[in-house]
Amino acid sequence: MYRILVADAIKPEGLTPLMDSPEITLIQKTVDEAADELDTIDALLVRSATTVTEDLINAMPKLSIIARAGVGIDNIDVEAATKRGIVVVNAPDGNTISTAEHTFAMMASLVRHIPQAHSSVKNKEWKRSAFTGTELNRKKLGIVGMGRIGGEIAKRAQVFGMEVLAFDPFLTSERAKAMNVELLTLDKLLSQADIITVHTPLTNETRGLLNIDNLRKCKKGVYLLNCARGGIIDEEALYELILEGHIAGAAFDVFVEEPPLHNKLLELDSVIVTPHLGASTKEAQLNVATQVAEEVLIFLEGKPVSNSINLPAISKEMFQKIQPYYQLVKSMGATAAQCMKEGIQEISVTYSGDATSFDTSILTKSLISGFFKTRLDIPVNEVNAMLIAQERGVTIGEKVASDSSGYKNYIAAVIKGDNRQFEIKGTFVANYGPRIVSINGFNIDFNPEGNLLYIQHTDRPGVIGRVGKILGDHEVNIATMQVGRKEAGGEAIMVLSFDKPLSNEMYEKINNLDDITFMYRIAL
Ligand SMILES: NC(=O)C1=CN([C@@H]2O[C@H](COP(=O)(O)OP(=O)(O)OC[C@H]3O[C@@H](n4cnc5c(N)ncnc54)[C@H](O)[C@@H]3O)[C@@H](O)[C@H]2O)C=CC1
Ligand SMILES: O=C(O)C(=O)COP(=O)(O)O
Repeated sequence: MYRILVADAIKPEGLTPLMDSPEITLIQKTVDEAADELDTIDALLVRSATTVTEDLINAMPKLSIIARAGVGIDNIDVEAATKRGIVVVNAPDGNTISTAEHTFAMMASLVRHIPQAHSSVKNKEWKRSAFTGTELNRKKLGIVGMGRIGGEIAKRAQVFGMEVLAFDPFLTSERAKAMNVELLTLDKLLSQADIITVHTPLTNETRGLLNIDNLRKCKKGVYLLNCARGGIIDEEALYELILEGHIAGAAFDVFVEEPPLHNKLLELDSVIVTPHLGASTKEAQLNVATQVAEEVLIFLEGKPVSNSINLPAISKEMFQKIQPYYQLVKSMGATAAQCMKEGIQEISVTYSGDATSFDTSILTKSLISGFFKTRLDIPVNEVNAMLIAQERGVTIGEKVASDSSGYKNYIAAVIKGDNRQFEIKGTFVANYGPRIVSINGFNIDFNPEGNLLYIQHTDRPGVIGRVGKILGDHEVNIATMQVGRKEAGGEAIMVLSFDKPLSNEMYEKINNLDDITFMYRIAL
């Protein structure tokens, strides 16, 4: 049974898949209202109103996923979530059109003074010349951040006869050409645009991107819009430059402080505002609620999500391809960890055959999480696996090899420890399942599942029999047994599986037999 806290106003129709699941209880309360039950929450759904701090995350020990029903994740401490192995997902394109349309409505309102004129008429005035506006036609629109929303605004602006200038360090010139926009440096855009609108996320790089120095580079009489995030345009600097007459006016949907109770911009007639309404349409709210509900459901079913902020994106089709290898690599990591009781320096994974036909980084993360999960007392999964390895000074390598040793797919992991190294190789056989096919150069073939005992011994007649006899005498049932050796009379290995974990007593008895080099219990 999972308990999901819906902390902000998320459209109920979109949450139907969660409401319909007998496995899920939805709790529609703010974080404050749910203070007594935070320790029972498995998933948290928010919009921009709830700030998901590290303290809040830590107050929810069972939390495994945070879903943002929208785009911006600046209200979520993603680093703290990642450390805890909590997946963060958003709904990246559900509100793109609504936000682009809102920005466009704000731009038209700004240059034609519609809100001011509206209030004036409602006050029984009729001041036509006071509200003389400016045409958008033939004006230069500067878009800072040419992503999904920026791109939709560009299309609409072009239909209005505007020339579009863009600044986006991640936009290629080919893409800019295809969008029919002129890609410029920020300085050039600022000096040429008649209207400037920002559509970047709020990050350390974009906070204060349009500060006093940059705003002074703008043409006199420029109009500015911020329908992205409070703080990208410095509010104090904008206030000053509007008073100076350098900036003609501004339209803001978002503010550093929301609601903007202490914001001087609100005192200015030439500043028009809305209360963070970019995504507030019936359509966008249904889209984002549906998207996050589906993602949370998929995640709780144990499948990889598509729109994770702290995991590589995987489509449903890709998941079908990757799924067979998922458990294989996790158990390879866990097997290696239980056979290496020493500090490790490096884990390198090599993929070959069919296992190279997709982005393997998620598999490497899965292998590493399988490794550390058995060693650490904290939740470890694909989200925090790399971070955990990095914090422990373990180097991670990933490569592709053309030789798949005759298997259709082949994954090999080498773990370098302080004193020795451990090598494990696996494959996935269709209609059969995951198989470990080699350990430390010994060919073997076993299903990495359940309670296993790995024994390395001298290849001598009677060893296998003596192990079997001890177990038989104590009525321990051997479920499966696989043997492997490199050469007759040399070193050999046995892998046995049991229905129940092997007791300490049994372990000691077998370990004390002659010819046993070493052995490990493995729980998968
Ligand atoms: N007012 C509202 O209700 C809404 C606001 N938003 C805000 O709009 C932002 C953008 O949304 P999308 O277009 O969907 O995101 P996106 O990720 O598609 O686009 C963001 C663009 O900004 C660019 N960028 C990043 N750093 C930059 C920098 N330093 N300088 C210039 N460009 C930079 C990226 O390359 C990318 O192309 C969101 O992060 C969110 O904060 C989104 C939806 C609704
Ligand atoms: O999606 C975004 O980034 C937004 O800013 C929308 O915020 P909201 O969900 O309306 O609180």
